[in-house]
Amino acid sequence: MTITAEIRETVAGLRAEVARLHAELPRYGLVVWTAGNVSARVPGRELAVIKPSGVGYDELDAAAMVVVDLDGRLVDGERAPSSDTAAHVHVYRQRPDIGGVVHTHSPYATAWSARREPIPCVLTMIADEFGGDIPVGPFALIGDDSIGRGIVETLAGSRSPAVLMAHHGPFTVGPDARAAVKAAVMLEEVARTVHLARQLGPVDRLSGADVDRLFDRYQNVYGQ
Ligand SMILES: O=C(CO)[C@@H](O)[C@@H](O)COP(=O)(O)O
Repeated sequence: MTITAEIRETVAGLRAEVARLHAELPRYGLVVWTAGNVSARVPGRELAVIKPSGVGYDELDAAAMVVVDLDGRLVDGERAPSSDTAAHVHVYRQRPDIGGVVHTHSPYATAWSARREPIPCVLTMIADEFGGDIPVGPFALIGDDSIGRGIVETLAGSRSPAVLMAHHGPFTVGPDARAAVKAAVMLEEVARTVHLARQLGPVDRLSGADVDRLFDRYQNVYGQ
């Protein structure tokens, strides 16, 4: 598969958007060094735009982004794609509704991942963005689609756009890459706040009915 003239403009726009979104990860303290990655599905195509592996964030401009097919093969670009490409493209193959995937090692969410404990839905912000507890996915080694399978299987039973992959860190998804980055930012915020709350004492979950009402409002009414 190649980048035809018909989609070259679309791909160029996604390269710029994915590059811009990568800058949000260090800006919000979600990654250090070269950790983390963002990808975007190319709408209507079996393609995705993702960061090159192991490249510093100060080098991640639009031209640095690479294009892969949904088997993870490099289609366009100069460097090897992210080492998490297999996970990203597995999600895209299995979930046509998902247009963006993000992986970070944000400290508080990753600490919950190390403990293999779901983040309980004890805050309205968790109900708003995640629709309930933020789930934990299985431990899976990088290198094949096992991380991707863990993400898809764990999210199948949840409204959450985030999954805490055990002993690894968070992956977030969304209808586009910007939504997935937002989920990663909100995840780290609530992971930290619930950790702080638990230092003060026990925390109680919101009722299911309240979570449903909050989630519906935020997803369908909030904002412009
Ligand atoms: O967590 C992992 C692999 O799962 C890190 O290596 C990852 O955050 C960054 O890898 P890439 O630079 O995207 O290849």
